[in-house]
Amino acid sequence: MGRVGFVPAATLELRNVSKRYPGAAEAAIEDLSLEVPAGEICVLVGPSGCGKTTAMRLVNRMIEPTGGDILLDGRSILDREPAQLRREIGYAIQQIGLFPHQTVGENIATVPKLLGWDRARIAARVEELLELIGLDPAEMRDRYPAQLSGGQRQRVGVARALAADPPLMLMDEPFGAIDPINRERLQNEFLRLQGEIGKTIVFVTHDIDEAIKMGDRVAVLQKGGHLAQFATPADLLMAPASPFVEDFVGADRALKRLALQRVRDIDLWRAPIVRVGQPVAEARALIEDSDLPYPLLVDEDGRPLGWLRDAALAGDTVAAEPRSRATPVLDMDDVLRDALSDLLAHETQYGPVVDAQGGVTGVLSVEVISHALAAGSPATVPSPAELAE
Ligand SMILES: Nc1ncnc2c1ncn2[C@@H]1O[C@H](COP(=O)(O)OP(=O)(O)OP(=O)(O)O)[C@@H](O)[C@H]1O
Repeated sequence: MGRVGFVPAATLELRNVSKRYPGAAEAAIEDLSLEVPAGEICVLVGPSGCGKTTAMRLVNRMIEPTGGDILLDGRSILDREPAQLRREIGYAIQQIGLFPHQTVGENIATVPKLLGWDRARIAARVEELLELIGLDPAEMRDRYPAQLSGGQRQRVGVARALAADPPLMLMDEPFGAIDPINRERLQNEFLRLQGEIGKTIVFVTHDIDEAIKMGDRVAVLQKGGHLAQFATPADLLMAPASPFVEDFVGADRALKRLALQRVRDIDLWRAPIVRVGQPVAEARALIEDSDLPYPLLVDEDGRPLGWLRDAALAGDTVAAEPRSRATPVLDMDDVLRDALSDLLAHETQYGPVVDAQGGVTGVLSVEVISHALAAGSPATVPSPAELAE
């Protein structure tokens, strides 16, 4: 798309990295190795004090490692001039620290200015980024940070980090200070944005749910910066590598996996789909051939009208009544967790699933979901970017 993201994403590799702060009894990071492929989001997650922020600050040389090496696109960052390196690495933090006496536009322009871009190029870039993060440039460009909501400030912080199109982004609890509802919105927006810009991103959080949602891969850190597990969210939930990880991901890890799969990713039941006036013999043959004994009445466009009772099949042709409502109607794009809570809220075992046009494509049942849970392999679990579509 456009000019945004024209700089290719970089690979990042931490090789046996250690950091001991001067005078500290124990290392903050000990022998940490991990590789982040270009264009992926790697989440660092773990309890307070496990070294997440330290690891991140090592990458842009705000602090120096006491051992090991860090490679950006295969090249050691230790050979790089720190100020210049930092201009290639976007950095977004909690309570973003926008400059209060500069406008939104000036804040976003910080790094391009340092890079000596001309005014026209900077202005175009600011406009482009404001649009990208969903803020109206005309309305927002000249406001000051105090005139924005917390969520808007956070978006501007992300835009500032993206301004010079860095091949690597570091994000330290970027949504940490935002209330849960706006946080979820920002997460979804950010995943959509990442679908367009495909940056390599290191994302720090202490929230395992955020890690599972945002990460292509998740590094679970333990005190002292020990890597307890480095895996995809699905692997982490399915096969925690140690009691520490198991405890950290939580006892509800099976349920959490339901947030990683969409209805369209699993095999649905086939329902006997019938229309008014159809010969009953045909309807009965359909019932024989389906996973469910109850005929689902649909309108001429295939939209669900309700489950037919036996008496509706008493004549030669299918009657519209009696029937019960086919609620809830589930969407192919629902994640399984939401679909399950819909079924439970309606006190029913199954519900029709419709596509974007509203036509029935199958039936989702609690049983189908429980099969998906038992069988779900990591290969069938989509990436966060796909989930955000
Ligand atoms: N400047 C410093 N000097 C000395 N020790 C430090 C310094 N910064 C961090 N530490 C120590 O290093 C360890 C790791 O800290 P770090 O901030 O990286 O953890 P974190 O996982 O980001 O924690 P949190 O989730 O609480 O932000 C902690 O024990 C901390 O006390």
